[in-house]
Amino acid sequence: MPVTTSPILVALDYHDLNSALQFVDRIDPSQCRLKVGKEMFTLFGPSLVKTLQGRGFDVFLDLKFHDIPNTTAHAVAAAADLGVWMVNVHASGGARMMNAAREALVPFGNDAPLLIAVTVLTSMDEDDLKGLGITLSPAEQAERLARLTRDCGLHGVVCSAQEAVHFKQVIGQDFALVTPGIRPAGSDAGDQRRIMTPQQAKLAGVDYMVIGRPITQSADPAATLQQILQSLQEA
Ligand SMILES: O=C(O)c1cc(=O)[nH]c(=O)n1[C@@H]1O[C@H](COP(=O)(O)O)[C@@H](O)[C@H]1O
Repeated sequence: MPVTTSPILVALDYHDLNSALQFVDRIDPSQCRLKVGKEMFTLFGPSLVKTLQGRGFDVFLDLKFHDIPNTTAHAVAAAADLGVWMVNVHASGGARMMNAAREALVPFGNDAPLLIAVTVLTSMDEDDLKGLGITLSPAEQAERLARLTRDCGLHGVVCSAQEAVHFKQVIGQDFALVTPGIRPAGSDAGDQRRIMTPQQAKLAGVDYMVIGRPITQSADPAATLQQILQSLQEA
């Protein structure tokens, strides 16, 4: 059973284990879940996930699998064996890959993680897509991939918060939207381009907000989390 209903997923982007764990010790599993990505998983592996789970946190294993269907299915099953709460693949791996990933989770029943797909990375623009031979705009390509993801029976997608209102309308209210690029009012945008506040994201229909540096680099992460949760109550 999930330990929290908080919509906040804190991106645990550290290259140093002690710094990561010092941060984790300052926040509460009732306030957020933790996203472990490629850097930390490559450095510290499944034992990091187990450590975080041992401290009471739900973990989103953000490894964005993209491979042939058989390999992707086995990787997703391995994530489920680890007991993670959410795992993801790249929607551009195609329908057969996503169907294989979904089927790999069937044996886990109610203990299976949520399975979501990445559409178009928020770092990609029209020129990047053109370089791949894709003439659609990033928003059009993201919608195409989100529809494909829904048709494959996955739980939702990672997308830009700017796409949330439209996706909820055309793809379905129950289709989960996970969005990075969230910045509490007054915090530094850093390298994120198209940002939204947590309140705006909630009103747009976002289900899970990925927030990294505004929380991990806060002088008082628990207070920052509390302020964000409070702002969501008021939205
Ligand atoms: O999949 C992601 O998590 C992701 C996808 C995307 O399109 N854009 C994006 O910023 N992210 C991640 O979201 C997190 C955002 O962190 P902050 O910019 O520090 O809030 C980082 O871990 C990014 O790698």
